[in-house]
Amino acid sequence: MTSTDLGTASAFVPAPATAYQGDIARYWNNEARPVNLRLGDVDGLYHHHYGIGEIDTASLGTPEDSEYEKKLITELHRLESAQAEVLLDHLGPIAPGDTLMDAGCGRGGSMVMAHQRFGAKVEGVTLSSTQAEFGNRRAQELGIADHVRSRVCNMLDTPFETGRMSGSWNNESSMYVDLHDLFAEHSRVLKVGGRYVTITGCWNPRYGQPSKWVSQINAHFECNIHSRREYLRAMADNRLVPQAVIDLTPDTLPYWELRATSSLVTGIEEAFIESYKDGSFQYVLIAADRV
Ligand SMILES: C[S@@+](CC[C@H](N)C(=O)[O-])C[C@H]1O[C@@H](n2cnc3c(N)ncnc32)[C@H](O)[C@@H]1O
Ligand SMILES: CC(C)=CCC/C(C)=C/COP(=O)(O)OP(=O)(O)O
Ligand SMILES: [Mg+2]
Repeated sequence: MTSTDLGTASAFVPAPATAYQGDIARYWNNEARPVNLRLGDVDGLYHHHYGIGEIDTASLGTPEDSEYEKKLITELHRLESAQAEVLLDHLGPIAPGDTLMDAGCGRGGSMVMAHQRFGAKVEGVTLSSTQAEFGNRRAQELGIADHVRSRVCNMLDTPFETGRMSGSWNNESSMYVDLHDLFAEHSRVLKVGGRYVTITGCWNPRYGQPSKWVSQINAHFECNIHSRREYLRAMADNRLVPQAVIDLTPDTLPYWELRATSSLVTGIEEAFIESYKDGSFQYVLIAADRV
């Protein structure tokens, strides 16, 4: 056993499959941005994705209000949870006896929501041991650890039995992997008739090539954003047939414009706003049937 195999007291941590995955594991092990932790503290659902929906201006009040910043954080968090609800809406009917897979599960917010909605078992994989421990601790605190489990694992090579999953998803985690490899693995673990859903940012083939804003987002997160065309092609090659393709770009802009006014800005807001506005980048949901 090498030192990288030792992991933590609670879980075996496999060595990263590639040097890139090692970098991504380190990135998320070290991540502790207030924009994520303070939003998660609102109700204990910790997300690493963005928000959708109209701003509830009545609940925000005015910037002069001493409670305004707290209300703004609550509102941004509400929009991020609304995003996860829309993803779960597209999984179709899921029964309590079913199992779901969250590929790139982060701190586990979407997994908790999925279990609370369907009663199903949810298996999450992340490259980060810090995130997996965080997600498992939250599941323990909520008394749902028998149904919601995170593990350190490469989403391209999971330990789950072929055909076990009734549904699976990537919530803003597919820009870290090759899409053909990713959809081959979803296709393997999903049962025939199961549903796959992704919400992702993708570059728009109508624009031509990735814009400078898209390149800036890639550099900021050390990721590799794919085009909308690549998603559809890789799904078609892996027995995943789109059932819905929804452009969420107009629905996510209010979140970004509100976030840009908050004290929790990270510096990436301009790139998202400008690329959504110039049409070079899109926020999309794709739901697909495993056939
Ligand atoms: C932006 S976060 C999204 C987290 C979560 N889906 C959410 O909505 O809160 C990206 C996640 O993808 C995970 N990830 C990236 N590449 C991965 C891989 N090859 N295998 C497993 N997880 C991966 C990271 O560890 C991180 O948890
Ligand atoms: C839509 C795209 C291209 C997403 C890239 C993946 C990513 C880092 C998502 C948000 O994570 P986060 O919640 O940790 O980011 P932030 O700190 O900016 O809120
Ligand atoms: Mg965030």
